[in-house]
Amino acid sequence: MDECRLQEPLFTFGVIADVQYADIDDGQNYSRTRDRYYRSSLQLLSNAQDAWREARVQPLFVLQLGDLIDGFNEPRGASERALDAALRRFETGPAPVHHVWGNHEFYNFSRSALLRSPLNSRLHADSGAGAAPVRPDIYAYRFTPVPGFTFVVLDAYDVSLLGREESSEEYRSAMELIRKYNQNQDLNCPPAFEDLRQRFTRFNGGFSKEQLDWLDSVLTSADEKQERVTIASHLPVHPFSTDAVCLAWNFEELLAVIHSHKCVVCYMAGHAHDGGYHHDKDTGVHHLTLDGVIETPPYSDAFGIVSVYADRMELKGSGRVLDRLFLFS
Ligand SMILES: Nc1ncnc2c1ncn2[C@@H]1O[C@H](COP(=O)(O)OP(=O)(O)O)[C@@H](O)[C@H]1O
Repeated sequence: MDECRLQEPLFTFGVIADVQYADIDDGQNYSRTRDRYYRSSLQLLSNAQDAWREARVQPLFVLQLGDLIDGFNEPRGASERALDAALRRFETGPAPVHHVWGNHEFYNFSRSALLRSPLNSRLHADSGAGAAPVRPDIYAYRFTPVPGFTFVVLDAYDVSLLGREESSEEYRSAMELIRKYNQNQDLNCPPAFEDLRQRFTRFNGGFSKEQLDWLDSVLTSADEKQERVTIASHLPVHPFSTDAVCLAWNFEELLAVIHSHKCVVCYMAGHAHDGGYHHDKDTGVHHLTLDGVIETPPYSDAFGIVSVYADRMELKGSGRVLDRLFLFS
């Protein structure tokens, strides 16, 4: 009996990435190596909701790791309709959703529209003392669902050509950065390097100094309180957890901030639809890249439920998502 009680998680949460819903026929990725199931992705989102609702310990919240609807909606004038359809599926679920923004959010909506939309889940952010927000146009916030456990949503397109006005200083400096590495006329086409510089494409982005400084202060406070921190963003930041072409532009700077603190236990991302995982032995941080729903056939699934304990988190995956154990060091 006591043993059973010991095994009870403190809480659980749901995870899902890259639903990329569009009411269009199936297609393929750019390089035609993977099928994409635009319509049935909505059914897979419903499958996740059903599983979370029926879970023995229902999730306290869901992390939606970005690219909820596909960029193909925009030229069809279907962005709002597709977003409504996807968000309706979340309404049937058991828990509030923390939405991360990916490149496909910016193909459909401007940054200011996103800030006004239901995809802005900052209403679930911590407030009050010690919860100073970052600059209002940067979509980053922290929340503490259970004392001792903090979650941070980061904006991986804060420095980007996506979602920034062409006349803005942010756009100019993002262009200057990408142009140092990518001379292609089509900036979605990665540079010809065979190394990590392949990440300098238009569909990626990075974290501004202001956001990194804010993260540093959040992690300093979490260190002081001996909290466990999980970071969620769209772009992976560890080269061993993804393809080079999917990495955040300034992943090294984000890693340096993480490495200068003790509190981070896990970094979760989407974007690379084949998923990935790396346990950074130097810092103890588990880097998870979640498999994408959009490239998951209708007979399978791609979501998970994470059970949090005092000394670990356990990911129970469904379909393509593997079970994983994230021990805290
Ligand atoms: N190698 C490439 N060359 C040129 N354009 C590309 C290349 N890879 C992707 N793209 C374009 O970049 C955009 C984002 O790519 P996509 O594969 O849809 O991203 P995601 O993996 O986030 O769905 C699309 O418009 C796609 O056509």
